[in-house]
Amino acid sequence: MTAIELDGVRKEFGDVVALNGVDLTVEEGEVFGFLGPNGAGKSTTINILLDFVRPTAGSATVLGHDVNEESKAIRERIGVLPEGYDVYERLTGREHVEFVIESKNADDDPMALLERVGVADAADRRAGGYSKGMKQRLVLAMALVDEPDLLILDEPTTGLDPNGARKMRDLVREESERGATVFFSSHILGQVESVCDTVGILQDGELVAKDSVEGLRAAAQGDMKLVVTVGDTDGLDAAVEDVRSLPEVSGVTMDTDRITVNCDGDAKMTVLNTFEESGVAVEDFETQEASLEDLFTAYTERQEVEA
Ligand SMILES: Nc1ncnc2c1ncn2[C@@H]1O[C@H](COP(=O)(O)OP(=O)(O)OP(=O)(O)O)[C@@H](O)[C@H]1O
Repeated sequence: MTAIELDGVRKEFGDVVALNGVDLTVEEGEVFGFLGPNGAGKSTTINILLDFVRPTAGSATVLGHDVNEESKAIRERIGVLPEGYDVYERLTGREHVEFVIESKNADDDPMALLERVGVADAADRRAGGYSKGMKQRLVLAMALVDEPDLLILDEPTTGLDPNGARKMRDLVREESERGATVFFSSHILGQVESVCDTVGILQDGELVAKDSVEGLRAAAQGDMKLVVTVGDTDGLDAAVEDVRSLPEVSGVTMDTDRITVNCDGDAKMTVLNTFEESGVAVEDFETQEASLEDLFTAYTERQEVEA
């Protein structure tokens, strides 16, 4: 059974097309990183999975259940850290977790869950007085109740300190080892690549890439970063435009006399020759392996250019 399946999902908000026909499959047991810049449609996708938002067209299932028809059955088996979560000001952290345990008819130890997310010390304080990061940890503890088959986490590391972000990654790993599927969104690649099996990149409501982290790394290695230092900067703008228009080049950034060119692994000479032919002398150059961050930028910029 697939954990998540989106089939031609489209969502319009008035004139805004938030999702433009997204097809996506997440297998059971996978840790799936759902990446995209602000406004790409990540939260809209998650809200559709949770039946907070209905798609304009297309369909979606979670754990084999239709999201519109069987949302109750889905809720019983998933744990969620939504985008705009709220806590009950007057209830303590422990009471929040106890409430979920009761409503799910589960037998978890509330303190053990609060311990796991790092807010056990504040278990008996009212959650209204918790800091933002503490509230987030509390909502995560609530999501972990009853060992859900699927965890859906919307930007789980936003608002956490480095220690909290590391704890979050450990938790994702632990939940995955127990057999849960984890689907989480982020706009920070570095936080995703260390824990994910598969990464999907969403851009302007479209899934522009889906691959294993190894697959994306391999693709990133095919992509190279060439840092060129030029002698004098006369005519540099025109030369940079010539380089930018090469089909092998996916992006160019300039920092006075140093130009960084993202290009195919075998396009080094073409790029250097283009500078020379445009009348700009190359003084020095070095190549760097592209990181996943570069690859993400290349994917999303490519989309912008094509649009
Ligand atoms: N309720 C709504 N009404 C109108 N437009 C909306 C609504 N929800 C989302 N949108 C629009 O849909 C697009 C996708 O938004 P969404 O929140 O899904 O992006 P996101 O990838 O989660 O972004 P972020 O990383 O900033 O949270 C944006 O253009 C947003 O303005």
